[in-house]
Amino acid sequence: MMNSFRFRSIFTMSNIKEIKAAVRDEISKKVANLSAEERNRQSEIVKRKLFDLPAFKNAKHVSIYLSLDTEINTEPILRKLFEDGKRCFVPRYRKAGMEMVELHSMDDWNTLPVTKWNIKQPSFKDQRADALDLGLDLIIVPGVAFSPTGNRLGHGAGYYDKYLSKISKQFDKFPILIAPAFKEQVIDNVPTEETDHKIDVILHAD
Ligand SMILES: Nc1nc2c(c(=O)[nH]1)N(C=O)[C@@H](CNc1ccc(C(=O)N[C@@H](CCC(=O)O)C(=O)O)cc1)CN2
Ligand SMILES: Nc1ncnc2c1ncn2[C@@H]1O[C@H](COP(=O)(O)OP(=O)(O)OP(=O)(O)O)[C@@H](O)[C@H]1O
Repeated sequence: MMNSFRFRSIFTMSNIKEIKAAVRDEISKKVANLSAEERNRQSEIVKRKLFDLPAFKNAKHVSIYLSLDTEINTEPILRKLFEDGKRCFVPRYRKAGMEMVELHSMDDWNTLPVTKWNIKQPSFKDQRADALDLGLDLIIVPGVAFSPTGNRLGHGAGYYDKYLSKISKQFDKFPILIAPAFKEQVIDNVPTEETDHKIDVILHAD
């Protein structure tokens, strides 16, 4: 009984990882094939939808990812957060895991170094306020594919899922999770595991 159960769960796990990798590849290719104009068009629409949400308007402490070209452009969102006087936190990752540290202004944003993945992020030498000490109302979450019901597939390192588990252990009030997406990233069946957190709102164009 014990053995067959163990065998089955190992089998299922390797299977889902392969499915996740295949979906990741397929959707990444679709996004890579979008023109810069189309990415800008969709980013503008998503931005406006986000600005209209009460969860966005009311948030005081916001975590936001600093986008790559293959993600909805978050630069104008960051600018708006600063204009509205909110405190902004951005991911800082390394092998050991990810934290969210404070970004102070667009000037600060302009001088950030980039990681091997070409993601802008503050240096680990910088002493910055940690969102886990202050609490977050809203997390704007990146990802590769999303389902309309809020399932999320990321880049496969598990950084966000692990971070969200940490938050849920530390705070009674869980932040609202919003994922901006190109419409090509929204698909009905996103493979998930038990450790995957559900997104509250998937925002996409059209
Ligand atoms: N703009 C943006 N920033 C973000 C994320 C994101 O998705 N978008 N992240 C969202 O999580 C974190 C970075 N995620 C990363 C995920 C994988 C690898 C990476 O090196 N992947 C290797 C394989 C690593 C492995 O197998 O363990 C590779 O593909 O070569 C790097 C960063 C934090 N910052
Ligand atoms: N809370 C957690 N505790 C321990 N392991 C976890 C947790 N969340 C995710 N993992 C593990 O991390 C690995 C990668 O997870 P997954 O494929 O879901 O990443 P992802 O959501 O695509 O990536 P990311 O969150 O970095 O964008 C998996 O093996 C998963 O089991």
